Amino acid sequence: MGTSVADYRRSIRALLAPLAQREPVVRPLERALGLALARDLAAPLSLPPFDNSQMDGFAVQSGDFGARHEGSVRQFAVAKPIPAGAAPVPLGVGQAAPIMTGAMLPAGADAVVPVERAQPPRFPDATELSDHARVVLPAAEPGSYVRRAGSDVAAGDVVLAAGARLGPAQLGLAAALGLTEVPVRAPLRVAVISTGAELAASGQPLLPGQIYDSNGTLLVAALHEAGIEARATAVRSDDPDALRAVLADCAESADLLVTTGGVSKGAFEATKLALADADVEFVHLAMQPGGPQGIGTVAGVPFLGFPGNPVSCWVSWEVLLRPVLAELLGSPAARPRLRLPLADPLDSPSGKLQVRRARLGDDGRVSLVGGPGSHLLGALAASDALVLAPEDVTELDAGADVEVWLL
Ligand SMILES: Nc1nc2c(c(=O)[nH]1)N[C@H]1C(S)=C(S)[C@@H](COP(=O)(O)OP(=O)(O)OC[C@H]3O[C@@H](n4cnc5c(N)ncnc54)[C@H](O)[C@@H]3O)O[C@H]1N2
Ligand code: MOO
Repeated sequence: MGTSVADYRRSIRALLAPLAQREPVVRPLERALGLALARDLAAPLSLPPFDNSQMDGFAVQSGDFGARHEGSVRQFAVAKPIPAGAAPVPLGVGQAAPIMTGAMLPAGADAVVPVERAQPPRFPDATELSDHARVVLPAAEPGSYVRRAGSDVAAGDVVLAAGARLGPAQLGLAAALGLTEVPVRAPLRVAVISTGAELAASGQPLLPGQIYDSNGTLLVAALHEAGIEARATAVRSDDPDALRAVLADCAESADLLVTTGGVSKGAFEATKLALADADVEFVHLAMQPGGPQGIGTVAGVPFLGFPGNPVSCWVSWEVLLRPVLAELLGSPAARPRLRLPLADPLDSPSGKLQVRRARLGDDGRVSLVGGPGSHLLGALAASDALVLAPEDVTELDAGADVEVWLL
């Protein structure tokens, strides 16, 4: 029935294992999105760095209220306002300082009363301030509406472990800690090479029998989204010499070569012909789509030959390559996997892992989008999940639980 998906992933892992040994590089935060942190990151400072107000209000010393009881209030002399970004002067006894959200709490204050609870419920203007303004405030508990220094992150704590994927939240945290660059595992550089005599020149009208190249755009976008550097090249012929020349050229600057097309049983399989004497094996996987595959090295560079059908090459990335990179390099992240009930019945070929395109419904069920055909790019574009029916499953009823990967 062909090579199992689990065995093939092991082969890809062995092929790509040396890539995990590359030296880390230092990247500015704005160029680190999607990459994996090379070392544990310890916080050089605490967050928040200082006690600050959670509300626009009045900073007070809660002890100034004396014994607190339900509904107790007290009048305060209004001190100099404290905007965010200012270093405040200490608060005197019986004073309340207008304080803005995020502003540093003055020494002597331990609580904030939101301005809308004050009487009057507004900040005094400049004239009132210079005229010894007063305000009546309800009693506050110590610490109320105060964000304590270090209550989010304590200086010295490891906030991100080596291998963590740097998404928006992780990069935002690094910026909050004052970092401008981070050590990351060197991003992969992948050359994506579409092959086939049917590929029309880009931007030109289709001639009879031609199609536009979707695979280059599809795979390069998928790789970019995953934090991988990728470039598309097209060999618009079935000429093995032309493909060999492009592969040799790409091998000089890529960590991984990925072709699409030319790996099945046709009379003009350029990829198979071009690599007949190379260290590349062509196999058939027990997976649909994504059955025919090539794996090996070209000019010493790891090579994967994905099938030409658009959904087949994209599924090869999602189900074969992406999980291996997630495990080996920490980036990209593996897709979240869960089990959900099917909205529709499903047929699956015996002995093959079937990968169907699907959408999550508001009712928590998953609906198949389009059929199993590997040319159905419109259905792929309308999907937000994959349904995986294992090798031993041939039919499932609506309502049956299936493995779902969220895209
Ligand atoms: N006799 C057999 N025929 C086929 C078998 C088989 O086992 N026996 N396997 C089928 C399966 S499954 C797949 S998948 C395809 C894989 O074929 P190739 O990898 O050799 O790809 P091509 O024949 O070059 O193309 C297949 C299909 O995809 C279209 N294509 C190719 N490149 C692009 C591109 N860059 N952008 C958009 N579309 C592309 C191409 O026009 C074909 O329609 O083989 C089956 N056949
Ligand atoms: O296995 Mo092929 O990849 O279905 O269309």
